[in-house]
Amino acid sequence: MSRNRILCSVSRVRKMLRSFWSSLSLSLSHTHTHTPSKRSMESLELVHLLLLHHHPRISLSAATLPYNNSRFLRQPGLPSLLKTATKYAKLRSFSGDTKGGGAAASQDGPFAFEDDAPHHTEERALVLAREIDDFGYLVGFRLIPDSELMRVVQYAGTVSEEDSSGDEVEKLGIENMEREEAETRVCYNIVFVTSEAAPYSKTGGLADVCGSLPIALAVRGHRVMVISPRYVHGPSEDDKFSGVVDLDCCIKLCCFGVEQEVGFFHEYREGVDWVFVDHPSFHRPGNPYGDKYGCFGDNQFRFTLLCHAACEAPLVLPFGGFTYGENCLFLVNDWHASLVPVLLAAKYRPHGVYKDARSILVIHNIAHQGVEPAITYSNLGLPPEWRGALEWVFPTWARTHALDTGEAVNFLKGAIVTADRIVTVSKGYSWEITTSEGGYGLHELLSSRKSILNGITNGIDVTEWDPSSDKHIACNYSVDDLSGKVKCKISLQKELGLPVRPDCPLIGFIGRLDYQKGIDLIRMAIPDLMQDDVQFVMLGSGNPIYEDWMRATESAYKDKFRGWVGFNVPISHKITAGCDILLMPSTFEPCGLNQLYAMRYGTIPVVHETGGLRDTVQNFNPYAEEGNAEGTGWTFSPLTKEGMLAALRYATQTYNQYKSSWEGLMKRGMKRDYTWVNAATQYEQIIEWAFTDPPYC
Ligand SMILES: Nc1ncnc2c1ncn2[C@@H]1O[C@H](COP(=O)(O)OP(=O)(O)O[C@H]2O[C@H](CO)[C@@H](O)[C@H](O)[C@H]2O)[C@@H](O)[C@H]1O
Repeated sequence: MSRNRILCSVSRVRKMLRSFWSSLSLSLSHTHTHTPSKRSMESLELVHLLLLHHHPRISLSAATLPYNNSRFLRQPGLPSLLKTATKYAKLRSFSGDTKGGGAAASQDGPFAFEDDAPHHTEERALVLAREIDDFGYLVGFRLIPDSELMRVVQYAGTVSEEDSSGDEVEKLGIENMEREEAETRVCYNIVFVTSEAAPYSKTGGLADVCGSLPIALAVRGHRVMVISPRYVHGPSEDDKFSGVVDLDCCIKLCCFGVEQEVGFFHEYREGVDWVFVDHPSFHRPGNPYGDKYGCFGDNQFRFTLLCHAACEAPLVLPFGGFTYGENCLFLVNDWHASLVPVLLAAKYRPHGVYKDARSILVIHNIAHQGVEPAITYSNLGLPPEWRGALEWVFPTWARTHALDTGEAVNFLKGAIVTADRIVTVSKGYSWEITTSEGGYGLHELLSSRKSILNGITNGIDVTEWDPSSDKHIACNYSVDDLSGKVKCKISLQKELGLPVRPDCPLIGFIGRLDYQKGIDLIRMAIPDLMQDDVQFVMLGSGNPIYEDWMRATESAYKDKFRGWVGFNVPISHKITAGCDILLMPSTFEPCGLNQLYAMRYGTIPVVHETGGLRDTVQNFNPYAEEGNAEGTGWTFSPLTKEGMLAALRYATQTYNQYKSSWEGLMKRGMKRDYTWVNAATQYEQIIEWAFTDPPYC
């Protein structure tokens, strides 16, 4: 089927807008009475185009439009999609406006279009879709900037040309689009709420995901904000926030018995609004959750603040002149952000705010739920009648003394109850958390919400983790030329002070030193493993008992074992590139990122068959059909010392004796697609489903 193609030039838009602008208010009053004229609708279309032009990824909704009180625009069903037309608009962009800028007033209306402004650059944009409300009226466009055009083109399919008039008309290189039907999709205003986001703050995989999934969604045309605390830990850490600016916007939040004042900082980077909540409780040495003395005692307070501030941000922060507005999608990550869906339902919707917003809870790790004594409920700034949503009673065996009633508040439980959809970071884990073994007490509740529970396997940042361009490693290499890998190994052995032995299998481990990561199993297996001709390097920080064990083991096996205690990103890249094998004996693993990084670097994962590890590592089979080996690593189950040692020995034997099989394993892993594109598409589907159902209330 062919598509209409409408080409607009900025001059044409300007001319039309000038002539229509004065009549626009009149036209809008027509829209109040549901009888917009064709002419007024054209005006609206143009205004929308210009809005989109001003901030190419702006997602238009009732709340982002200047006339957002119009009854016309508040009809239920917004945003409703759109059949439609794929259009090309050739517009100018304000390239100097890196922060989204502010709309400058001019006689053209609230937008300035000055041809002679030196910072103007030409930019084409693809209008993907038209948004039509329940009455069939056009209420918006979705537009993808030219920089993303080819990606969209691949996705979208065909556009044919009907209108090729106009001097600014340019043919885009889209010959292969001629035959297929264009696909359209809605773009949303998405607000990520998270306790950490790389590169600003990171203790683990949550930061990796919240540092790259938002960018992947922005690339696909959504307007995306990530909101997290502005941690001030010390001078070197604070460098990470050097690009952010104070928005000079302070708001007051009611929780913990008094009014709390928070500020906001902001950076617009890679198409995403990175927003940081500022409060003195985020300014202290340590990491986001604690310091050398353990977890901070006021974490409930700190993350309650984050959630309250996150709910206000889309309403009060005008990026590019426009707030995200009420009609947005909150993507709340783990317990730290779990109060957001509860606040939407309990605090805002009863007052008519966020009626059309939705929330999705993303569970990265169900072992951490934000549980505090029941008495703290009154601090959370929630109405008393919502206590049940967070109420949690520990089983008898988990109570500390005879008079302990086990009553508590559980943030994660609150989100599981009130979120519109729930996502976990792999399919396998979405099933595991509905079992008594994997649900950490929440399995029954999660089972009851199975119909809104999905698993989406994480992608990785393939720019940061790319062996052909990685700046942290001694020598770059790729699937076509693996020769650099052994140089990385030699360099790592030298740096660690291990005997330089390129032929000796080098096993690595990277991760938080936590029960989850299977450190106990490694501790049990080390005396046996150290009998073999292998070297072993561990990088991690966390439980001081495990840290001390690593130091002691290094002293005991000076020629074979190195334990690097600490959190060090360059070393993690060097280990990923320099090792032959990456060991991940996790007791449970919602997704796991290190095995993905390892495979991309031709380092073979040996993993416990659980959660995301089971989903992402295919067990090696040298005798697969027609003599073609398959698999990308070794998986073992059950989680026993013997099982793990057997898998490691299969791996080292293959490394030593079957070089071509080893190379096959490396290449299969390196060739896999690890980008976020696939996951982002699946998130879009879940978002669409969230908006299809009515919101929780
Ligand atoms: N000492 C150290 N020095 C430098 N870097 C270090 C480090 N220790 C860990 N890292 C880095 O932190 C990240 C850890 O990722 P994981 O997926 O293993 O994490 P985690 O269990 O924290 O995350 C949870 O969330 C993620 C994301 O959804 C899930 O993949 C995972 O299963 C779930 O437990 C990796 O980027 C790793 O390189």
